[in-house]
Amino acid sequence: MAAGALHRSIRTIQLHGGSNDSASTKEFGNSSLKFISKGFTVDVKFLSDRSHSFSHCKMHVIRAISSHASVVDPILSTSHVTTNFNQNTSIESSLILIRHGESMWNEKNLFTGSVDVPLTKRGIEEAIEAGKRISSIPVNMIYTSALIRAQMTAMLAMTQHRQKKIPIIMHDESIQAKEWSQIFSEETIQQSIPVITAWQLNERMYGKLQGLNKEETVVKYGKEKVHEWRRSFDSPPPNGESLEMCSQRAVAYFKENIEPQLQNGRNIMVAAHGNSLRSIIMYLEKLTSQEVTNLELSTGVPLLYIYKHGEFLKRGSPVGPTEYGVYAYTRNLALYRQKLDEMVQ
Ligand SMILES: O=C(O)[C@@H](CO)OP(=O)(O)O
Repeated sequence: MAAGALHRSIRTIQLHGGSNDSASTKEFGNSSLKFISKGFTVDVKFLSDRSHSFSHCKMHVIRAISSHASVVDPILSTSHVTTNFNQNTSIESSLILIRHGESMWNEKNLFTGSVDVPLTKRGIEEAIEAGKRISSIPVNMIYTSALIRAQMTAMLAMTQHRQKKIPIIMHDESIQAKEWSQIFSEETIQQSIPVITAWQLNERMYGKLQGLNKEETVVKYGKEKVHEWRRSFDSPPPNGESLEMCSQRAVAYFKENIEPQLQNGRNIMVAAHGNSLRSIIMYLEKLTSQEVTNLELSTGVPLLYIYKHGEFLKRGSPVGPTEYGVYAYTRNLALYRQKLDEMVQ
């Protein structure tokens, strides 16, 4: 569609922030579209005029913004696109937490911690089942730990998602890695979901217990001592991390990197580990150090929270027999699922 036609079908665009700090407004429509990337926050409003497809408008606006913004990370800039169909001014975002599926050392009942082991066949099946449970919940960005069992779980789960978007691990370990992994098609970018890997989300480091059999460790040190190492908040295993030490990196990372995305309306999935997620859930649900001792997470079972007005609301039990029974859908989530249903028809 010609750019001129685009302008007729869109009412307002606010470009502010970013390196140039320039603000420019053009005539745009009234369905809302929000871009945030590299310091640019762009509020784009489209006419309800359906003669121009929404995605075409979006693509032209992305191109217009990309040319305007000196450095725009293509996937992140589009993954920030949140369409607020129902014009609801209060932002509501969904947060999915999922512990990795069964790993090969879970199967052998070995302490794993920071050792990087893959999923078992059963763990793969768990990840796929988890994907079915969350298949109608929006995901704009994915965060995983740096360990393969969490990354496999996220990727396998997303094979079941009805968005049909493709998760792509963002490589920024060097300038070359970032340059060599660039994508040069707007359409392909639109069909991608950025996956950010962070060591801060890794499982707690289990020190001298890593590789030991859990039952043998109980025989050697006693049931009480091992339970204290495994589930207490402030007792570290020998040369390892306590849950408190783990939370100092995992929760800090969550607050600094993930919560701002939720505040901007982006829907997030976090695939991580039993203890790194226990520390994050302790923060989300304001658990005491006593309460978190009783918190256990099953492998490969997704949890759903809704982020709204700065609060995290737990939505339903993940052990429900069906997808509908698993999560108490909010109005926005039900609308989102309805749009997916309509797209299929
Ligand atoms: O061994 C580990 O890394 C963890 C999670 O599998 O074990 P635990 O559940 O005992 O904390």
